[in-house]
Amino acid sequence: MTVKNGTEPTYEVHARLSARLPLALLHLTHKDRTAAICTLNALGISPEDLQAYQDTIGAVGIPETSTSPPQFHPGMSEAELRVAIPRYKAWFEEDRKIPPQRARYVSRQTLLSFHNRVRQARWSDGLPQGEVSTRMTISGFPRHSSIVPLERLERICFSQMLVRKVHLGSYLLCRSIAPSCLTTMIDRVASVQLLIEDPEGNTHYLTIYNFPTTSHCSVKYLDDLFPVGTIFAIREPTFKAPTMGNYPIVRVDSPSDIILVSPGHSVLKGVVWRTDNPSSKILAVSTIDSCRNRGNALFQASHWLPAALVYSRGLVANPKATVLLSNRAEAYLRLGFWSGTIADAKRVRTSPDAPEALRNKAMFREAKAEYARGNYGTAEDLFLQQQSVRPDDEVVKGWISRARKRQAEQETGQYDWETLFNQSQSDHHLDVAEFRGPIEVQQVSRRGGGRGIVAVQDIEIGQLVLVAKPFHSVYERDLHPNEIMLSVDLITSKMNTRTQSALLAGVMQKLLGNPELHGLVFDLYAGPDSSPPSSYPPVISPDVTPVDPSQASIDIDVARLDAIISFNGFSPSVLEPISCRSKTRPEEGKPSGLYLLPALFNHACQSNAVWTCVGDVMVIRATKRIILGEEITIPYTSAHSNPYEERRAILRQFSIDECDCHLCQDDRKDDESAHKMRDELLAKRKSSQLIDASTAQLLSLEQQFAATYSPSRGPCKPRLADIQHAIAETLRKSGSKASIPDAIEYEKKALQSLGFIVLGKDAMQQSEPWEDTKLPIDTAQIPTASPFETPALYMLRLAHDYLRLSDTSGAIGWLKTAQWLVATWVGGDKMFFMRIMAPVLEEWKLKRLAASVV
Ligand SMILES: C[S@@+](CC[C@H](N)C(=O)[O-])C[C@H]1O[C@@H](n2cnc3c(N)ncnc32)[C@H](O)[C@@H]1O
Repeated sequence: MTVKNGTEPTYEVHARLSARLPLALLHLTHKDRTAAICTLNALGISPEDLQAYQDTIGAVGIPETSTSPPQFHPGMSEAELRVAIPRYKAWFEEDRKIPPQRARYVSRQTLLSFHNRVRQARWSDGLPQGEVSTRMTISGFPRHSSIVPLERLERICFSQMLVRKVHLGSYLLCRSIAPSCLTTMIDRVASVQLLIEDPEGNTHYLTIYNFPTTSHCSVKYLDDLFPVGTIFAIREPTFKAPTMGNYPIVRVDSPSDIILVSPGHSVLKGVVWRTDNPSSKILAVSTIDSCRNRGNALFQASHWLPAALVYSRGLVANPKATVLLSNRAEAYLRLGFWSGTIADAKRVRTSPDAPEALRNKAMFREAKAEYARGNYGTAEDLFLQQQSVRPDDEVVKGWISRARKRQAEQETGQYDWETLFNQSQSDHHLDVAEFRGPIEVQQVSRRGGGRGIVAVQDIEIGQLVLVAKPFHSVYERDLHPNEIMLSVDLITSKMNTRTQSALLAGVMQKLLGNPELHGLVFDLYAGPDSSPPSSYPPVISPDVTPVDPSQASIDIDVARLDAIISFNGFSPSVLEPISCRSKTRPEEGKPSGLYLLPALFNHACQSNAVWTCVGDVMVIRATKRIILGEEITIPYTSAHSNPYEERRAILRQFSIDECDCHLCQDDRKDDESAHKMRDELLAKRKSSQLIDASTAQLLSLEQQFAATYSPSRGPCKPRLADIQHAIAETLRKSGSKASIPDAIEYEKKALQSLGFIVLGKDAMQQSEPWEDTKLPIDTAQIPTASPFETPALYMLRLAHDYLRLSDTSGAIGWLKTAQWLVATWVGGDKMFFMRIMAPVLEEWKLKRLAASVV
């Protein structure tokens, strides 16, 4: 056997050779050339033959990457990341310059045995006990997602494909030949790994990212989702060089690029598969009974998407099978595919052929999906129709009552914050309606994206501007405890938390099941490199779109969605009972969420509105009187915890070059050396450790610190507040009553440094006995340099001081001020205040007084 130099090898040749060379190639894969040659000799193939073969195919043994990319690992410091990310970007750019080339040839048997070894050794029963899995992704780099319908693409086979190429205008028809893996040792990625063959019998890896329901799923689940023999059509496939390990992969980033092909699909017309794959034949069975039984078994195992796929397969063959439609509606309900549920359930409910019981079942499913979509009126009507059939059913009554409560919330903006807060402590995902105050999205100048939120009526301080639920949110407790997910975001140059990494896939899943919402997400700002649409929200059709789980009805541009999440994502830290010692939450444990309308608010450090999250519900309130036509802003970051330069760096990640709020204008009055000096003064002590210093040390620090501020700036100096609060605390520690007045003075100074206007003695005396309208601070505006927890603590500390001096009216005044602050910033009544401040009120013995007066 000789393959002549210079002849263009075809995959046919590879296939023929591969039948005789598996062992040799296996040795080669393991870099054991001697063993390979021995095997070849035994087959009568000379080393020269092999060399000629290698030369002509131009791939075996030639590395497909320039160099390995820089690696990232958990717990990398900011400094390490600052070095590694530009290196990765440089590697990425270099790697992109390497021209496309023919794929390294690896035989089917080699790949199969490798794949099976990996799967069996580590993944057959999920993660071994006690083992932590590390998954790694890079986000924020250009990735192709197809927008061309399958019918307009030409079929392509591996023999025509090149590594490092996006095959525009083509689709790859392939089928799986082995059970799948979630991750493999060769490429530690957050993806599904499948071995696939094309009709010519050539085999490669397929790696699927972001496929709905696969994030954190078990391998057993994958077996049900992608059973061996599953046929895929992959639109405009990207064939990628391996960045780790040996084998090139077909990489799919967007789930809308994958079509799961049912028997009878037009793409299978005239296709002859070279190999026999008995599993495909089993999957081709699609009678109503077989699909119902199989689907129900999967449903029982909570494998809802696999169940929906099986019901769908039955529906392709039997489009009028209402039992399959009804069951699929329930599977969709569990998946959060509300549009899919409504479309299917409606068809059953209006089908004259369906038995009455089935029609009623479907109507109940439809009602629940309408409720989940926030259409509470429609849901109530449907629940009422259910009630006419089942008048004594308590479950139906419960749903009617919930639908009515939601409508009341939607219309009035009245919520039971205390109950919601209590519920949120055990489950972040709350059942409430959204509320929209007098606001509108309008064009605003000098803002990236060009849009912002504007008041369409005067809004009073503390007035509710918006109550919004997340489009999707992820909390630590939603994720697998033994999984570390690393995601390096090349847009923000930051390591994303694992909740941020999971958010992208979650948003995609919701879009796939609710396709008509596509514009609401994709019309959000996607950064300076993409042009935004002029208005928001886009007009959304009130009609739902039927959902086919095997083929998305929308195109999901992953790179754009990545950018949208980077520029619009929130970390909706959940409100918890506040304790005396403030805790700083580590980045890693923070939740992540995409909120639609809240994403249209622009930033100001000193803003006229603020946001808080009760559970996953975002509440936005005015912090001053906002007049009609005024833009409403919220802080993206805290000025108290982030000094000017750090704030600038954070804002630059949102491509905000310079914030034009009063606080930033003031900060710009201090020259760079002043900012540096403050950093140096605080370098030795973190804010939380200030309390350990002596009063004398702190007084000297305060003096030096105060001297760094320009005399022309306003009184708001957030970093000074910590020092002044610490002085007050050391004075209190002396235990002597005589030092309390000084402690009070410093605590008030701390409040002033946060931007509050503390009224002078005269005003305070005048206002006795304390009335709501006469609080010891100016209530025209709440400074937003720090979250409300810090000033609320300072205020209650003052109440405690006054109590120690037996000045009850002073104590009541500051108690009421703290309550006013909480009610204005977050909302809620006295009971809500007592609940979230309970640990502080308890420790500082203010509970009884608070109960009697606030
Ligand atoms: C969450 S979006 C806000 C809505 C956005 N303006 C739009 O048109 O969709 C965040 C982006 O708005 C822009 N932005 C927000 N606050 C800004 C500010 N104070 N100055 C300039 N641009 C701002 C930045 O481009 C930022 O990346």
